[in-house]
Amino acid sequence: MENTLGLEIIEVVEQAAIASARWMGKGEKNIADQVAVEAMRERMNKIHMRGRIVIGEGERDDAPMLYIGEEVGICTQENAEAFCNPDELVEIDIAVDPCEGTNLVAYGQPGSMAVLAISEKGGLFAAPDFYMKKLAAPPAAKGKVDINKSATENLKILAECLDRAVEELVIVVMKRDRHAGLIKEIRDAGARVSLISDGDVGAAISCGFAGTNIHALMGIGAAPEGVISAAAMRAMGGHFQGQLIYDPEVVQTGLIGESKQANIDRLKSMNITDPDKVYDAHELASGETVLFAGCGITTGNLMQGVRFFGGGARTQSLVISNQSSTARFVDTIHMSGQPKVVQLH
Ligand SMILES: O=C(COP(=O)(O)O)[C@@H](O)[C@H](O)[C@H](O)[C@H](O)COP(=O)(O)O
Ligand SMILES: [Mn+2]
Ligand SMILES: [Mn+2]
Repeated sequence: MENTLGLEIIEVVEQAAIASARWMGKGEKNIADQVAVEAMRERMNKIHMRGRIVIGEGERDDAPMLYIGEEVGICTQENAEAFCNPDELVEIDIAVDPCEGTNLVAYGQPGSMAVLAISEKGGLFAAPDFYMKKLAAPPAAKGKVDINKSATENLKILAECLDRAVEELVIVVMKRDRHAGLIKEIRDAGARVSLISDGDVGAAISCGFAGTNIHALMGIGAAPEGVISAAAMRAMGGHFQGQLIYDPEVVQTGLIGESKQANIDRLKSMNITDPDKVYDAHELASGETVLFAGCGITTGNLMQGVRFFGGGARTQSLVISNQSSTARFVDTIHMSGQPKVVQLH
């Protein structure tokens, strides 16, 4: 799969990031999102592949593009056998978040990215538009920390795995009222908390790399973003666990249905009979082949954001593949006009 998609998937996230970055700092989160969606979809539809969106733009808001179930790629056309080779005709599932951190883009804040994950058909958990309690940690702590344990216990385990004191750990938590208790517990245990307003995909994946000074992500964010994070962590061997959160009283923000019972019923209708199940990265991204691709919109821990210059733009992307066991950083200069200068660094 990876061989046939190759460079093109990088271009998909690059194009989404470039489009969105033009709206950086303009206070228009919906436009920053919309242009990323359009650019991602346009580039995807030029690829010789047979893709289906399993996580996309809004499960319930009738999104016109990159909606769940949309077929993308040239080989989804009728009589595709005539112009696509057998590899290209293999059905693949795609999870997208063309603008992960729309607020971050709108307000010129760090850490927004265009992201997607790909696997063979059925290889990605089609997460409902719910919330998810998440625990991400470095490869050294994989299978040792556990979302069922308290934050205090996990911090001790993490400190041992990383051969350092609890005080030397930095834990990312989304700044939300629902996390008041969690933040207090982490601080009381001695670790340091880095609060983020948005963008928990970047925070989760940052745990996978030493040198980011982020050692874990804890707390509740969105479930679709959890699957994309899990795909990246699965592909690179980091720790990721997620548990759906369906009780509006726990979440305290956003819209996740009218009541806890209504949400349980909705999950049942989606064949999720155990709403409290804890999923690990291999269950959220269970495919034999799992590929993650992201491109920085604004600069974050992992990648630089889009930098425009007269006649072009420069991007940095990250592609993580379990097939080739690589985390590949790709630095690209895009020449759209006749640039006077194409800078080396
Ligand atoms: O920050 C986020 C927003 O994503 P997007 O809408 O694509 O810009 C995500 O990283 C979070 O995972 C998540 O969407 C968030 O926690 C849910 O929002 P909230 O109800 O404010 O907690
Ligand atoms: Mn998002
Ligand atoms: Mn988004």
